[in-house]
Amino acid sequence: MADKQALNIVKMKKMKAEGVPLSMLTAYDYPSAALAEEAGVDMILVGDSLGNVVLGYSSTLPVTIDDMVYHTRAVARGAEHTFIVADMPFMTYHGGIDETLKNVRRLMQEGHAHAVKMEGGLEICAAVSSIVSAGVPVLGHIGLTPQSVNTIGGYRVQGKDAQDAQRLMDEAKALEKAGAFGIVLELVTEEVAEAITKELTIPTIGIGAGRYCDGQVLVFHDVLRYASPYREKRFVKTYADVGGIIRDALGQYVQEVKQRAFPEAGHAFGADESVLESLYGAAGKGARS
Ligand SMILES: Nc1nc(=O)c2c([nH]1)NC[C@@H]1CN(c3ccc(C(=O)N[C@@H](CCC(=O)O)C(=O)O)cc3)CN21
Ligand SMILES: CC(C)C(=O)C(=O)O
Ligand SMILES: [Mg+2]
Repeated sequence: MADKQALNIVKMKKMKAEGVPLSMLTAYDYPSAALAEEAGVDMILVGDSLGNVVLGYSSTLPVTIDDMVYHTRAVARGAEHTFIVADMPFMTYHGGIDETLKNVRRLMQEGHAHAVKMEGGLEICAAVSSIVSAGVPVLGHIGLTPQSVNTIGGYRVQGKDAQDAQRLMDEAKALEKAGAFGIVLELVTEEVAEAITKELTIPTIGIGAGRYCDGQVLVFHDVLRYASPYREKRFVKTYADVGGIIRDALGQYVQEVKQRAFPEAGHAFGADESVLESLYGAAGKGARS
């Protein structure tokens, strides 16, 4: 429900103007969303990074619109009071506008997202305008755009030379003009991210883009060191070793079952003596030994 949300896109722009940072975290299911909301994040991103951290793919390319709808719906059930952005997955916004809008409609109506995110620059601006015109807030995403890994040639820092930095600036301005409510800057040099942040009136949300963006986003599993292959990347900060805690706990469980240390008497439910008499005859429980 829009009126129950702590945040909306009008307030976000005001927060940028006032210098209040925006915190964003990914979530992919009911428990991760509930924990993110309890922690007080401003926005949840249902990222197509779920392909990597939840589904076990080696890139985000295999993620489908059905995957995104399914996970977004679960997140919405877990975080009823948080602004939820859903990633448009690979190749779901590059065909005709009808197909693009159909996919946006599914994320909003079936997934219960409040906004969508799309990777790209000038080439997606027409689609951004159409989606915004339909009443759906759009978050842009430039710099390292993982859905284009095969044309970029790897997961590399962007904006390293003057021409590339100018391209990013032009893309950011074009997305603002097309109606985006904010822009994710991924793996962009700190100074270029700072320059873009100063130039725009809409907030920038950085990931591996340094200290001067208006907000920050990280992947849930990276923050928690939860079975994440990205935990040691330079742009990530790990706040707890949840993966280690889970591994130790599960290992103890396995050992205790093997050693018959679990379950103990206190975990079990006892039967009445009369039941035992009927099972074993008049001798009752004593007949068992
Ligand atoms: N778990 C997870 N976390 C993410 O942040 C994430 C995903 N998955 N999947 C989708 C994209 C892919 N992302 C990536 C992938 C690789 C690098 C990487 O290798 N970065 C190098 C920098 C390379 C350079 O210097 O140009 C690094 O060392 O951080 C960064 C972001 C970020 N996204
Ligand atoms: C890394 C963030 C920005 C993202 O797009 C994702 O989680 O899919
Ligand atoms: Mg993504």
